[in-house]
Amino acid sequence: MSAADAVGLRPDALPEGARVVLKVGSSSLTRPDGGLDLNRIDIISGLLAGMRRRGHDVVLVSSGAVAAGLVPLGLESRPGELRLLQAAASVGQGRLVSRWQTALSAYGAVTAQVLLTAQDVAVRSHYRTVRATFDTLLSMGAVPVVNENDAVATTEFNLGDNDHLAALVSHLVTADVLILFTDVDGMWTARPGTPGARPVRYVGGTGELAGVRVDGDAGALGTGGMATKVQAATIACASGTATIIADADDAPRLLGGRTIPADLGTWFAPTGPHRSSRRLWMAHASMPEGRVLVDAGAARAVTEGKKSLLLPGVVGVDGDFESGSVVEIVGPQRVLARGICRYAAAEIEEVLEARGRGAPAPGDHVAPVVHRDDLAELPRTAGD
Ligand SMILES: Nc1ncnc2c1ncn2[C@@H]1O[C@H](COP(=O)(O)OP(=O)(O)O)[C@@H](O)[C@H]1O
Ligand SMILES: N[C@@H](CCC(=O)OP(=O)(O)O)C(=O)O
Repeated sequence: MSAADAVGLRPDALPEGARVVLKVGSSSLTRPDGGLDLNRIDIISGLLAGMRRRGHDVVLVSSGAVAAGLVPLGLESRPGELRLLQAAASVGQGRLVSRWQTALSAYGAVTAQVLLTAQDVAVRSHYRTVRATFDTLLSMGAVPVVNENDAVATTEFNLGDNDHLAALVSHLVTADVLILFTDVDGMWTARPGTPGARPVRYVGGTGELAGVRVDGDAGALGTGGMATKVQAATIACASGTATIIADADDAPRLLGGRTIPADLGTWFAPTGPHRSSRRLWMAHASMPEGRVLVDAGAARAVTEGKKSLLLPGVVGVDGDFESGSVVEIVGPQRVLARGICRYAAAEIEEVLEARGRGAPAPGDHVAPVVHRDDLAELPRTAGD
């Protein structure tokens, strides 16, 4: 059975009381003349308020800051230069959140603006603080409206794109469902319009993505195209968050009632259980400070055997990190995991050098390089 044919496996409703993160892309929030689409903001606000009344916690990740800043600054199209993007985002973010606030409050919901930087999700102490902020806001009934803090991002954009941000926010709040709204009816077997392309309605695991051609070309205002959405879905699903990619035009049919029609969007089933936030942080949000290269046997021990990584399986090291740093564990074929390395890079290099000379390893090296408790496996991606 192909992914496209497995419609019967789709749940026909959101789980009772599910915590939902909903992301809306720039392409869905902007009118052809460049202004913000107030009608869309109003419709989605009404739906969010309705979901809250039905017992769902909801978090909104809203793109559109850059798009909303173009017209006021007299820019004709999305600029390439970082400083202009930041200027546009600074002007646009205020307008964007003010529109959400007006619309949400008309439906009785309180808006909470949350702007995140890469550090907020990559540095563990920040991560915990942000998680506590979300928990408090949700417990008090507010609707967090999240975006990257583009004005102070040092590259375009530090967190990559808002699809990735939405997957990270799903981790932060332990969401049950992530909904990515865009300008196309879910993931297709190839870019819509390609001869023979058809929508995929259900994906049960990344293996089912093999025949699908997603590309990273976005529209005039978006970033990342379908590729970043599928990556975000893969990350979210691996940690227990089901993901739906759907057309924002279909939002009322998708979220307005208690059931979800089978002919809308693409449903990605979770591929793993909700994982501890420490592991999620290591896997997707931390910034690795180096790489530990391992042979095929160690790769199998870590992935299939669920074992700690031991020194005999290590064949190389990249970067100059201290013990206690987050590193990537790289096998012969792919990046397998991230974890906290109990050795400094220099210590591992010394051991490898001694091994190369046939000499006994200097010092006492019985401790695992990365203990299983400090290791987070990474999901395979479609290309692996
Ligand atoms: N296999 C595919 N299925 C669906 N859309 C695809 C596929 N490959 C590429 N795309 C393109 O991805 C676009 C959505 O990405 P993007 O413009 O970044 O949206 P957003 O601003 O909502 O994040 C679609 O308009 C579509 O043209
Ligand atoms: N933070 C940026 C959005 C970046 C982004 O990923 O945009 P999109 O592809 O439209 O979700 C903004 O608000 O303009």
